[in-house]
Amino acid sequence: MKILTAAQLAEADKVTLEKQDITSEELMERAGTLVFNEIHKRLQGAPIPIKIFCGIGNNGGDGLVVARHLIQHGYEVRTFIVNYSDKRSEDFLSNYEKLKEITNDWPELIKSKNGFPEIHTGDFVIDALFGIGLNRAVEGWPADLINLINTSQAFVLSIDMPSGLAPDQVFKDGAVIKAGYTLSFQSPKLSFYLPDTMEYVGDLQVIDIALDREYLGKVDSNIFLIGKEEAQSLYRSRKINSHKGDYGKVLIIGGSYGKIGSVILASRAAMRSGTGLCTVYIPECGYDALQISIPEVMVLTDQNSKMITKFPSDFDADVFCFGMGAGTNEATANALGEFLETQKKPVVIDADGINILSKNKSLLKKMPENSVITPHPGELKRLIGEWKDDFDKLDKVKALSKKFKLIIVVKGAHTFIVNNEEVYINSSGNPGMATAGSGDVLSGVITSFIGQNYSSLAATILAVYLHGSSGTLVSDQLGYESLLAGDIADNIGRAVQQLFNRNPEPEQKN
Ligand SMILES: NC(=O)C1=CN([C@@H]2O[C@H](COP(=O)(O)OP(=O)(O)OC[C@H]3O[C@@H](n4cnc5c(N)ncnc54)[C@H](OP(=O)(O)O)[C@@H]3O)[C@@H](O)[C@H]2O)[C@H](O)CC1
Ligand SMILES: [K+]
Repeated sequence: MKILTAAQLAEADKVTLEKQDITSEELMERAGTLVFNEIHKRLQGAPIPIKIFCGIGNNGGDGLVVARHLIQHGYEVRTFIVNYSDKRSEDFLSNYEKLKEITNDWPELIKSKNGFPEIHTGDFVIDALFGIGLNRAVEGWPADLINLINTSQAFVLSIDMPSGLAPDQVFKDGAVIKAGYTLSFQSPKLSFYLPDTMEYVGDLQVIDIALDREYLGKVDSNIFLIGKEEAQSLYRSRKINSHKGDYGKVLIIGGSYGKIGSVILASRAAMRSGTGLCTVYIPECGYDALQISIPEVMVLTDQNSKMITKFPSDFDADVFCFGMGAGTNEATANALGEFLETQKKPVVIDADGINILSKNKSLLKKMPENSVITPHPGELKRLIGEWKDDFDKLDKVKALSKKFKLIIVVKGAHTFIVNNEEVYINSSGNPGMATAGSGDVLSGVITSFIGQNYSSLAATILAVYLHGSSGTLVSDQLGYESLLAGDIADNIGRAVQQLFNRNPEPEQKN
């Protein structure tokens, strides 16, 4: 699914009015009615005190439409106009008049802190203060109101955006509504998925308000949300008439004394993801452990017993993966440098492999095109330095991807896959996956798919999605705490099966 910017949504709005020959007030009525329907479906007429806080722009106008429908359906509603500006939008004003026509309980005007109502734990608060028109931090008494709502422990439903959050930028130190549920129009917004802002969104539902299909189809978005449908479209099933040579020969290089488990996990994940032939290259100390833990994998050993000092020079693999548990010893770093001198096929570099790249930035130039690196936040910081905010981080990652033609997997609650200007945001997974070895498994799955002849980008997107949905399949049974990285590897096959069954998607909630 495309993720649109505020500017693209405003354009979609404009095109829709022209093409569908409707007024903006009619579009607002459509959007507000759909929000009302969702609320009504859940509340079923329950006598819950509802407090709707409306701004003076079109987000506030949506709030007024919802208020009108709720009142007409007999709900107990108090509507507040949060008068943070005199510049009321036209559609806000017409809906203000419409609301006054149907009730004697006219909206109450809030102009300062003195006008704040009491908000109780059992209240149902609808936040229609600001939407995608937010262009600066919310400060002063409107910020105090947001803080009052946030501390009230009332349930908060935000219309389109949690107020105070902007779709494509971040305003430092402004107040932001912490929603329990967000009903967002047409497209999810980028800030819903970024580490610093995702916590404001609560559960997310995107409502199709039928903006112009042609515009939505054609609009040039670089940001995509990856869900079941997208993963399905990337997956290629096996031919009946095939043999192990059709499914890739991979070589995974890594490990050091005490960290052989990382290579066991990566190779197990590669095998569980369909690799035909998997060989590992490890320091000699890991030989027995590897052979015993995973007999399907072939083992080559370095001449050094405790670390990698040389890469096998004459091994012909379809794809190489390096880094997990490898340490950052000079000998290991030199071995990687030497290997990259001659390497032409994409490589997957993880963990200490990335730390070696950070310490020896000249190696980045030697990385073959379409190689994949998979940094967690600490590794990313070592690679690109500090960032001001999540948007700045994304710009820096895009620049790095572009400069060295790399696919960069920015791991997090929502993993981002960056390929030049394009950003793919993963929607699967859960907090139980924040566990040792989870990244080793992911590298194994990515390597496996590249070995099976997926493009590096397709392999990475599919691997990240399946890794997440496998994690959710496991935690659904064991809970978050008990999930082990090895379980993620072992359930990749079930995650593939789930791509094609009709059960609801095992996606992450914000
Ligand atoms: N296409 C769609 O998705 C549709 C969206 N709808 C709804 O419309 C809003 C966007 O409405 P808009 O009127 O553009 O903007 P807001 O309601 O978000 O904001 C109102 C005004 O607030 C001012 N502003 C901005 N930031 C601040 C701030 N920090 N403090 C105080 N005031 C602020 C700003 O005006 P200024 O001139 O003062 O800068 C805004 O204009 C969208 O989110 C949907 O809810 C339609 O109803 C359906 C189609
Ligand atoms: K809002």
